[in-house]
Amino acid sequence: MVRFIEENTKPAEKETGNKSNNDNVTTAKKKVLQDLIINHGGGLINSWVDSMRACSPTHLKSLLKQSSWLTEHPSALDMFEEILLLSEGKQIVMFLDYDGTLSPIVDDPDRAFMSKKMRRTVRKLANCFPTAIVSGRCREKVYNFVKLTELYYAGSHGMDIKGPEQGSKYEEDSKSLLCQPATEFLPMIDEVYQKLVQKTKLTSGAQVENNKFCVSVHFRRVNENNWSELANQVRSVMKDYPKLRLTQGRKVLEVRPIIKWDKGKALEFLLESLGYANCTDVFPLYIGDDRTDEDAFKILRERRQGLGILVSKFPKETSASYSLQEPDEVMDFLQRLVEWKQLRSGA
Ligand SMILES: O=P(O)(O)OC[C@H]1O[C@H](O[C@H]2O[C@H](CO)[C@@H](O)[C@H](O)[C@H]2O)[C@H](O)[C@@H](O)[C@@H]1O
Repeated sequence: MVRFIEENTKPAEKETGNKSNNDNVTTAKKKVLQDLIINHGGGLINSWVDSMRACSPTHLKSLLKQSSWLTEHPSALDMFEEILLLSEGKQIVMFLDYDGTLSPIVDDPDRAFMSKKMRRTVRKLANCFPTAIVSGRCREKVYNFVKLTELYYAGSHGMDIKGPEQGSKYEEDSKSLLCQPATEFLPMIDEVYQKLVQKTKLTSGAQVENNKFCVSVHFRRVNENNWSELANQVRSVMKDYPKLRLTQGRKVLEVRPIIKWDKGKALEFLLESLGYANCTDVFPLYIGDDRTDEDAFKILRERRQGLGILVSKFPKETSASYSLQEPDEVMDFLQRLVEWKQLRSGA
C-alpha cells in the first residue's frame, strides 16, 4: 500500500494547555486518515481526493471560526513586543519557508519570484541574525529565487543543507555542504520523476517538478473533476516504491523517501551546526505557510524553544503559536525585527 502520511492530524493546543476548538476539522481529518490507512484501491483514491480537497483552505474556512482561531494564534505583528520579550537575552535564529512565505502563491511554480523589497529585507535580516531558508524545492532552485549567498539553505524539505558562502558566488561543490541524508534515493527519485511525467502527461494542468530528493506533483491547475484521475496515476507509480511516501502541501502531492527526515529535523540539524544544540539561550523563530512546516513548528513546541508563525489568511490546524496573513505581513515583521536589532546595537 502506498504510504500517505497526514502531517497534521493532532489538534493544535496552546502551551497553556487550552484545548483548541478545531475539533470539527480534526475529526474530519482523522476520518480521512483512517480511510487512507484502511482502504485500498478505489477507496484509497477517494480518500486521497478527499484529502486533496481538505487541504484547500476555503474548505476549512467554513469549519473554523476566524475570530476564535485568531485568539489562539494572534497576529505576530500585533504581538511583536511580546515576542521580543520572550526572546529577551537569547540569540534569535531565523528559519524561513519560501513559497507562500517569502513569495506569494502563484499558478506557475516556475514563476514564484520574491520581490526585490523582500530580498533586501531578508539580506538585512541575515546581517542581524543567522538565517536559513527551509523549502520543499530543491536547494539550487530556491537559491535561484532568493539569490543571497549569506544564508543557510535547506532544500528538498530539509534533505539537502548547505551553509553560507564567503564570497558572492554560490558554488555547488563548495565546502559548505552540510547534510544530505537521502543521497541513496537519488536514482530512485529520478526514476519516479520520469515515470510520473509520463503517467500524468494527459491530465491537463498537472505538473511534475523534480526537487532532487523529492518530487512534487502539482494539481493547482488541474480541474477538480480530474483530481481522482491524477491521484490514480500517482498511486499506480508509487505502488512499486515502498521506500517512498506521499505527503501533501498546497495543491501539491509530495513524493519523498521514507526516511525520518523533515523540516523539523533540518531545523534541529541547523541549530546544532550553529552551536546551539543544548543551549537554553537560543530563540529559533520559524515562519512557514504549509503542512510540511508543521514538522518544524512541532519540534519548537517539543523543545519549548522559540516559536512558530503560520502564514495563512484562513484558520488552519497548526502547531504554530502566532500567525501572519501573507508574505507582505512577513516582510513587515522581518523589517521590524531588523529595526529593533539595529536600534539595540546602535547601528
Ligand atoms: O517549502 P516551500 O518552500 O513552501 O515549498 C513547497 C512547495 O512550493 C512550491 O509549490 C507551491 O508554490 C507554487 C508557487 O506559488 C504553487 O504553484 C503550488 O501550488 C504550491 O504548492 C514548489 O513548486 C514545490 O515544489 C514545493 O514543494
